[in-house]
Amino acid sequence: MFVANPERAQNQLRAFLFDLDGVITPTAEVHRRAWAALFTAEFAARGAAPEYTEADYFTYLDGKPRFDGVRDLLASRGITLPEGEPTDPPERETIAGLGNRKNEHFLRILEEGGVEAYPGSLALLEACRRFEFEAAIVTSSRNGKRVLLAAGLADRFEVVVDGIHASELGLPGKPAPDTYLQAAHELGIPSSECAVVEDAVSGVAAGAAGDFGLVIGVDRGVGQDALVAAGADLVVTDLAELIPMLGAE
Ligand SMILES: O=P(O)(O)OC[C@H]1O[C@@H](O)[C@H](O)[C@@H](O)[C@@H]1O
Repeated sequence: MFVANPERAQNQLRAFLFDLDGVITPTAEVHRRAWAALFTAEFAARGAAPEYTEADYFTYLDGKPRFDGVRDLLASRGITLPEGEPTDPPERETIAGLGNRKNEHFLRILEEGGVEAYPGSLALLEACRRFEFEAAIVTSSRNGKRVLLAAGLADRFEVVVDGIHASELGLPGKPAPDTYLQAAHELGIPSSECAVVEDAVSGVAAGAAGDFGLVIGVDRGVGQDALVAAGADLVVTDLAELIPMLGAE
């Protein structure tokens, strides 16, 4: 564990607000592959330069709501498309159409590979139960409930704020703090007693933008420095490293 902010690491906590993809389940990888399939083909068809690379995922897509990611990455290549409607079919050349095309890739890859939660994340969830910490999911993904179900975790969290719930409430997505604040509100716990747990720069920034008790970065490839620069108070590579913070065994 790397502690960037020792004072804040002492804050009293009552709840953990977990991102899902890349924090509880390894599905950030599924999103990453689906985005690569979409944009490698789309940029080639448009002759857009430079071609799509992994760095684009971490800079423009990781952690953000689906259509925000499409818009931000296209803008980086100077491409502007009409927004379209959220229900646009995948073949339509709109922000929503491209996002929904990516979702077809996502669902196919998810179906092929299935989902198993990270063992260290399951161990932390078990410790949360043992030491009576509340646990919520805060994910930009509209597939959040589907992924939880596939991982056998559908009933494991007191509160789930996913991309569908956020859009029903009209909440801006990460890096805005609103979806995390909503989860604290639904748990009935002051945000200052909640820890945000995130693997994406946009998600850590969302945590740092709210008055949360602690912002925990999970380094699944983004890098410790980038997570600390975005506002992480501490960084782990596996959630089991957090168990000693909850109480004595
Ligand atoms: O397209 P979905 O399932 O609504 O997901 C939105 C985003 O959810 C985030 O959790 C992922 O990090 C992003 O890569 C993804 O694009």
